Amino acid sequence: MWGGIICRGRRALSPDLLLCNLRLLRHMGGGPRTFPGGVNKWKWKRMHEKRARDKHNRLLQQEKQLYEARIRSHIRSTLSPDHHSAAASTHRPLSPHDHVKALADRFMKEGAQDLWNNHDGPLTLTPTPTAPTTITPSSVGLRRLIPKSPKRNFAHTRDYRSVPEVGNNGVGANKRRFWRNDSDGSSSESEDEIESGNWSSRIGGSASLGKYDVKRERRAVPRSYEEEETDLSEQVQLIKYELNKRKLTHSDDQEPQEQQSILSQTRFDGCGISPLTVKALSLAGYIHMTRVQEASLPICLEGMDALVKAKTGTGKSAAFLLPAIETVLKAMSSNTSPRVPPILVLILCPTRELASQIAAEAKVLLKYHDGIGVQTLVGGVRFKVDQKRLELDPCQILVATPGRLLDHIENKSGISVRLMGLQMLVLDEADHLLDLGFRRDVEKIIDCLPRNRQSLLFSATVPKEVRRISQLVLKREHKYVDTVGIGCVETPVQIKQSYLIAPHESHFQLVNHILKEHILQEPDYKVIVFCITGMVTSLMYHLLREMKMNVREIHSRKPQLYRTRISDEFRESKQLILVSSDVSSRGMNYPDVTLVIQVGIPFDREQYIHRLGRTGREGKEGEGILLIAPWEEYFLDEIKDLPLQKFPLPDIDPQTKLKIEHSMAKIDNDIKEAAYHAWLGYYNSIREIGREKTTIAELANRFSDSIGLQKPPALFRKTAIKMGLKDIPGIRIRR
Ligand SMILES: Nc1ncnc2c1ncn2[C@@H]1O[C@H](COP(=O)(O)OP(=O)(O)OP(=O)(O)O)[C@@H](O)[C@H]1O
Repeated sequence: MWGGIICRGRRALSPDLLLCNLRLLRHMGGGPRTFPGGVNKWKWKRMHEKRARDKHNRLLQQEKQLYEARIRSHIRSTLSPDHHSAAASTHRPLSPHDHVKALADRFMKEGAQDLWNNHDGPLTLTPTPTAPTTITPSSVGLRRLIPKSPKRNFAHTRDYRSVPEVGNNGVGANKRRFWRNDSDGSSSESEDEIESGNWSSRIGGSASLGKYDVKRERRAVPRSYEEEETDLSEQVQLIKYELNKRKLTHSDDQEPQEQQSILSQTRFDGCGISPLTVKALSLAGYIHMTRVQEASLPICLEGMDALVKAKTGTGKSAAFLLPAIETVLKAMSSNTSPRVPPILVLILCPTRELASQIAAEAKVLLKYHDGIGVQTLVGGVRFKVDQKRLELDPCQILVATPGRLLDHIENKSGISVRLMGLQMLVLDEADHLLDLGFRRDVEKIIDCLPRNRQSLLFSATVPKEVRRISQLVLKREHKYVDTVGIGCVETPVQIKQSYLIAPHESHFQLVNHILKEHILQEPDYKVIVFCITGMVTSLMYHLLREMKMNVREIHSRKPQLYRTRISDEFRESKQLILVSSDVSSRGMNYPDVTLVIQVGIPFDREQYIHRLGRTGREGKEGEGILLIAPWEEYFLDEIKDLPLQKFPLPDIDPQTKLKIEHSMAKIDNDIKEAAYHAWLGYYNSIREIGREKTTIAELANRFSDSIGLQKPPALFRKTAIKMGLKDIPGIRIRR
């Protein structure tokens, strides 16, 4: 395989020649100037852009076809004789209300989950005779809710008649993804841009967010198309409402079973993985599979592509690490001895901390497998150090953040050659990686990988748009494993969720109050307070520290060594509060977090679910509180299917208020000004409120006042123009 040809773009180059080039360039100093095949940087870039454009056009075309098919089947279903006998007798379409009811009825039937995935799922469904391989455990939740009805074999009779494409995330869940908070790679860079006043790439700009973004392009679609879709969306919303109503009436049946355990009855020792891995699993205390592992392992071990959705904290990491290890073992046992040691498994994830966590878990599972190496490639580490490590130590499994991996690929550090032997690609937090902030990097990376590979996508949330985009990574005949269940609550049932509505001015006081109360009730408290941006995180941290709380901060503005230290400390500790931006919102497995507080609206529904999921892991109890301002109340609509209760507004005594004011006064003005800028940037980027520039300015000024700034800090003129805030009353411009 390695004697063959390395091919990227249109040109081909032998590995020897490539290595020779690399050595020569390194010798010349200043790093490589050309890309594989001898093309220069710009040609290379144009080539990739063209590819991305083509891919994007194909996707649009596919989406259009799917939509048309959906409309056709939707119309057919309303006229279908067996759909509703009353309507059938007259052949007239049902009234909208009856139609919604009828559709909801169908979705409550056994096996009906296939209808929900219809166009989202693989276009050709491979008939699978045995139950375990066709597992779509969505039925677990759904089937529990419904009366027994005769079985139908949906694996063979996929029904395309009625296809309102409803995902658990609901329609419109992604409306506001124009700006992402604080993740690694491109996302964290973007946060830095916002906070330093460089807005262009985020807000409406196409530079870094990708002009290939489907959501933005969709606006160019003819009006009628959009109008029809809106109609359909309304119906979908109605169906969801109807389903939720029914689900609530059955929730008593559902909860006890879900609460029992995340574990299944299936043991690891009987699933065909290496006995040495089973030994390591036992040592780590893993005997039985979790439900997501039980559902996805057979599919992944078979070598199929899969998109796997399972609630937070249910063991998704092991679910992809185990097949990854098997892939490596299989490849290593074959007799080929390539000249360049290939990277066999690539795991992409959005943050540095998550990459380290996954690598650490992989090392635990590889305890008894000598010679298999796991390495990470993440930002914040010197490039040369990465290179040396990759050259010297074995690396069959690479865990990377997209930005840093792309740096290596584009700088021809030799990694492209090693990636040509890749057999498995995993996207953890797949929806985030395929979202605006990361998608272009991920696409570029995928362009450099061999097509003949297995791809696995994992996440606790899979919005509809991402479901479609995922087909860029997955083969057409992939499997969709959904252990959450259609119409089931997407958050762990054992987490008590509530929200509190109060003006921004009182948020700092309320956080202090909630923390004090929680510490009293929970001696072994472990709390994460999520703030909207890195700089607001920093302000919150300084305030709580002034209030003598045991608190730490983590966000992208901190050096990597510091981030790693804090992350490790929080993992090991109790009686500690971590104030965090979104670097901790996805995937981080801090055991026994007792409370998650989210201050300000999360960027979207998915972000809410992932942040909340830092508590209540492995089926344990947990609590989540969302603290929002009155004007942010509209966000509750996006999560209305989740079991949130209103938290009564507590009385805060005047003495505490005074104490907080004193503490705030002690904080450096630079921190406050940076927080003001970040606050303004965040809310200005949110579509719903971002359009109301005058309101935004007014609210920002109130925020500025509440943190003790004499007057709102001025913006650079250029920044104000980019943000559309130049002539807005209340916005000060720097002279
Ligand atoms: N089979 C198992 N038996 C016991 N514990 C397990 C098993 N599999 C995973 N766990 C534990 O469950 C916890 C959560 O696992 P993991 O971090 O993989 O969850 P996740 O589903 O990836 O969550 P998130 O959606 O937040 O990324 C970890 O502490 C892990 O050690």
